Amino acid sequence: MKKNKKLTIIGKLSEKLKCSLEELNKLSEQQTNYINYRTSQSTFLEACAGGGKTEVIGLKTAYEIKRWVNPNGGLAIITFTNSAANELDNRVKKYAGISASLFPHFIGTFDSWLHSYLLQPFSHYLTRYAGKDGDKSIRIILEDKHAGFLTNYTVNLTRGGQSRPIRATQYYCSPNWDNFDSFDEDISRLLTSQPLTRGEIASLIANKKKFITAGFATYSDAEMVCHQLLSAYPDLREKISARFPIIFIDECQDLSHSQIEILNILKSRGVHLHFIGDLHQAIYDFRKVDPSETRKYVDEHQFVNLKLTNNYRSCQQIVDISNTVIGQRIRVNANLTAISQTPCIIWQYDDTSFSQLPTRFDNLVAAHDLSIDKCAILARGKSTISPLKSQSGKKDYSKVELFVAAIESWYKPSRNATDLMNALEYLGRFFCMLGYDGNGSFREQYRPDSFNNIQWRQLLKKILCQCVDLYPFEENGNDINWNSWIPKLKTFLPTVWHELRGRTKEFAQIARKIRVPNGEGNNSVKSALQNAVIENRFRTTTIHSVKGETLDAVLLVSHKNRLSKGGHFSHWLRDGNHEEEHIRFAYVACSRPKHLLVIATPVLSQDELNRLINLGFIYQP
Ligand SMILES: Nc1ncnc2c1ncn2[C@@H]1O[C@H](COP(=O)(O)OP(=O)(O)OP(=O)(O)O)[C@@H](O)[C@H]1O
Repeated sequence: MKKNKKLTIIGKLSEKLKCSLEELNKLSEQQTNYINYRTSQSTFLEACAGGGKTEVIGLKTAYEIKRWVNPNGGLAIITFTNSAANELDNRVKKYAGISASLFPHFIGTFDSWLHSYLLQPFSHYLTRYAGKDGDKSIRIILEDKHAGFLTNYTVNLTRGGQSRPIRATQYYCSPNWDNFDSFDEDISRLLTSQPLTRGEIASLIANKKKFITAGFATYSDAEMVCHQLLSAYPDLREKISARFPIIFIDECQDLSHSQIEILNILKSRGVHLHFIGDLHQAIYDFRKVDPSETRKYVDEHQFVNLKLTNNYRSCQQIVDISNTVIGQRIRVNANLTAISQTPCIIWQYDDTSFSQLPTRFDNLVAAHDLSIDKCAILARGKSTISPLKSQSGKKDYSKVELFVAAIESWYKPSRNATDLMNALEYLGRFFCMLGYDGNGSFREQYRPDSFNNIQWRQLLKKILCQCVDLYPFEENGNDINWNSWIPKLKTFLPTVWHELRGRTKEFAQIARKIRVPNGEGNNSVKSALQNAVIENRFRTTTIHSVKGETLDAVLLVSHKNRLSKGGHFSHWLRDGNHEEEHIRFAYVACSRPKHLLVIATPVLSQDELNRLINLGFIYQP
């Protein structure tokens, strides 16, 4: 795109939108092109992770809303979660000054759109549901619901001589009643491992119809009913198509087969579909979502394929590793400057060191001055996360508190062997964070590479002995407060800093970090030793729950057992096979952080370790 063309487009956008020229100028040519692209043709905006989809779809829909002239029909902007819909609507409000839910437009989840415009107003014509007190709305029942009334809607399937009751909520049917499956793996096997008899098919259909006619439906049933409505009533098809002539689908990789079929009926009546997404981030296999169906659909229907191929979230090393995970050969350019020389790190853990992972991560995060609120510990499943969440007991200190804790442990009159070890560990951690960007062996008092084990301990002891004037934390017989003690520490540290061989930071570069803890100025230094925070302070959660987010640092923890379903690091890195969902999970996790990506694995063989190192990770013992 010529520079003049981009300027013309952003000039046009800034007239319509509440967005300065300066802000719009940051958009890439690909982003500008998409925002300006005509809506009268179905398109697929295929974006890489961190490509700025959310930003772009916010601007695009705000722009279309501002120039919308049709009073009877509007845009449908569809997402898959309420939080994504709210986020998008906030952007539309920011840029267009009005909500995207203002008539004639719609913004919300696929389900809420379908239920509001098709299922609730029209389904009773098809299902003949009589309603209650004049209310003919359908009640959605979750698939895994076990309420007693569901025994009235049960069908028995006999396999291997055993009869198995299946509730109407536990299976779903295709709109033509010729295909049956379930989200429950066991029931899915029952339904699909051998052909159903005619009698079984008839029972499954009758049971499902009885359930729906009584005014109930699962989310899948709701989609089936809507599909049947659109197929059975041409007027309704025309009406919905005229009501929403343009439909945007954010995160289109999450579309299920039946949702694509519904959209296709509308497309055949002239609706223009605008898919936006990243097929590598499809992680809804448990809902039988297969991103290759979306790919096939857009290809077969000749959508205009537009792309966002620059990553605005992460530094280049993180982008490269994320792309290697999915076997992406075309280089994706990062637009963020790395803040660390080693943004991609491997740690190994054993049964003892597993529980120390959050503390280790805490040190790394603190050493890079990142905010804990924007960092997360991630795993595929809850069984890996739970033990990390529930640890307690060990105290965690801020940087200057570490120094205080070190000299307290060293000088206290009743010092025992544990105090000695703690003193070395606290001081080692302090210097590792401030002098070595957090790169040190946490098993050896955070020893940096430039020292051997003995040399490092000797240096720490020597410095502790030199701190004699900083202890006890008293002045003229009274407890000293932080305001008075920090200047003493600031005078002391430069006298020993030169001893930190191979340091990555000079004292002048970190001096501002030697400061009074927030709001503690008038409190006694001794009080820090009682008020320390209990770890783990990180948000510790599943990969699923951070989809769509931008984080500063991520610690991705592998399950220790290879047999775990998709949770072991070996499932995330499979040569030549990049289609598995496990790989997409790894991709989502690896592509969240801006600055630091750490993978913690159980102890690796040399081959495994080399493989990770070849991918671009740096191993930190
Ligand atoms: N042109 C741009 N210049 C600078 N920053 C940008 C630009 N476009 C997007 N960003 C920023 O990049 C980050 C990632 O953007 P966004 O979250 O929209 O990506 P995404 O495509 O939705 O990513 P994902 O699919 O991986 O969740 C955000 O912090 C966003 O503000």
